[in-house]
Amino acid sequence: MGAPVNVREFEDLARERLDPVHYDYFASGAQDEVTVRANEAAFARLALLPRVLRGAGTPRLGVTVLGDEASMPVMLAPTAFHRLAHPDAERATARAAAKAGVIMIAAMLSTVAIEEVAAEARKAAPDPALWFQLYPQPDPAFTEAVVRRAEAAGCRALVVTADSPALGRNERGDRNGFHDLPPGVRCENLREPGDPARTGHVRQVVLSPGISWDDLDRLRGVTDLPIVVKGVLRPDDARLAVERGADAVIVSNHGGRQLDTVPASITRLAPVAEAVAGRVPVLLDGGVRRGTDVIKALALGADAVAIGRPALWGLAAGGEDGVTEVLGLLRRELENALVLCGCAAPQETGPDLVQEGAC
Ligand SMILES: Cc1cc2nc3c(=O)[nH]c(=O)nc-3n(C[C@H](O)[C@H](O)[C@H](O)COP(=O)(O)O)c2cc1C
Ligand SMILES: O=C(O)C(=O)c1ccccc1
Repeated sequence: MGAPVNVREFEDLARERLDPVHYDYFASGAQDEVTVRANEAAFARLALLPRVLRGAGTPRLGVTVLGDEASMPVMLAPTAFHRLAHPDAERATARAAAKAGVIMIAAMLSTVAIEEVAAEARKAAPDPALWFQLYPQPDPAFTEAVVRRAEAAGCRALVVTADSPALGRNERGDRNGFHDLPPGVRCENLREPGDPARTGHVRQVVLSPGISWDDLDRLRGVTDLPIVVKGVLRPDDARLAVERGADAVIVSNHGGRQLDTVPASITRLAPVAEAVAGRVPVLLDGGVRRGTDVIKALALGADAVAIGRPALWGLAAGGEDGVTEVLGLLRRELENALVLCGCAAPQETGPDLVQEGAC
């Protein structure tokens, strides 16, 4: 195959390159994967209604989210275990994101320590925008220690994953017997040199059924960083998040990996954006594969979107260059979609651009 011309072709390349067990880990979702498929399918069901003869010129793509300037409204969602995709792991992802001027949300379950991820990003750009995703742990001292590391590394927001009071039931993982990382691959942010209990083994992370709004309050007491709540699908929860001091929310179903048969994330965006009513930024992830998907999310109220699997396909196919190419494809597609819709910038999109069905 020649060079991929779109994100889906990067998935084909990644499938060829990856150990099938690791490909399944990245691609899979919970149980019947109804929500995984729904995320992409729901974008295809939305039709675009372009405006004509607007003379908008070449679109600008830049946005500012929580004070971070980004070259386009596409960020990298947090995904675990990049070492399974490529030996350069999160180092490569961080360099590509920084070079492209996009915000990267580094996962707590990274296979490269957050300090090193930040150092790599700084090699590629002077002031890279790096956020840190957190699973609050039952041991508050451990949670605080991880937050301090993220702060010291220069992360500029904390993304609290709220949709994971337990791990979703992943049947491909069960079938493949994929329960541990390969020898030598660790969750470097879980390691505490000198503490034999903190070796960085993946089982040391607790997805706690006790996680609650109180954890958000506790975090607020621990850090001055902006706090982003990831995994909101309901207007009532979005309102609670804002009332509890969240600085942004991410409409997300974890790429269909947690509770199966929840709705496609794009179908929950407008209700959540309405409840938030402009008080904080609203972000979305799940099934974004095309520039047209990005513009649909912007039109329905997102300030930016995030991609999970597409960056992993790029990483698996070509390391840093692969991630760079995936981001470049989405940038060119978004610019093309904006100009064809008669929009000069992401901020010019609105719900009038989108029609349900008939597509
Ligand atoms: C392989 C993989 C690992 C993930 N790991 C995490 C994680 O550690 N923390 C988290 O909050 N979300 C995690 N996610 C969810 C992503 O942040 C994001 O919500 C999802 O991938 C978006 O959907 P997309 O893959 O269709 O773009 C993971 C997703 C994938 C595919
Ligand atoms: O795979 C995931 O989506 C994820 O978030 C996770 C959570 C805990 C352990 C491993 C992966």
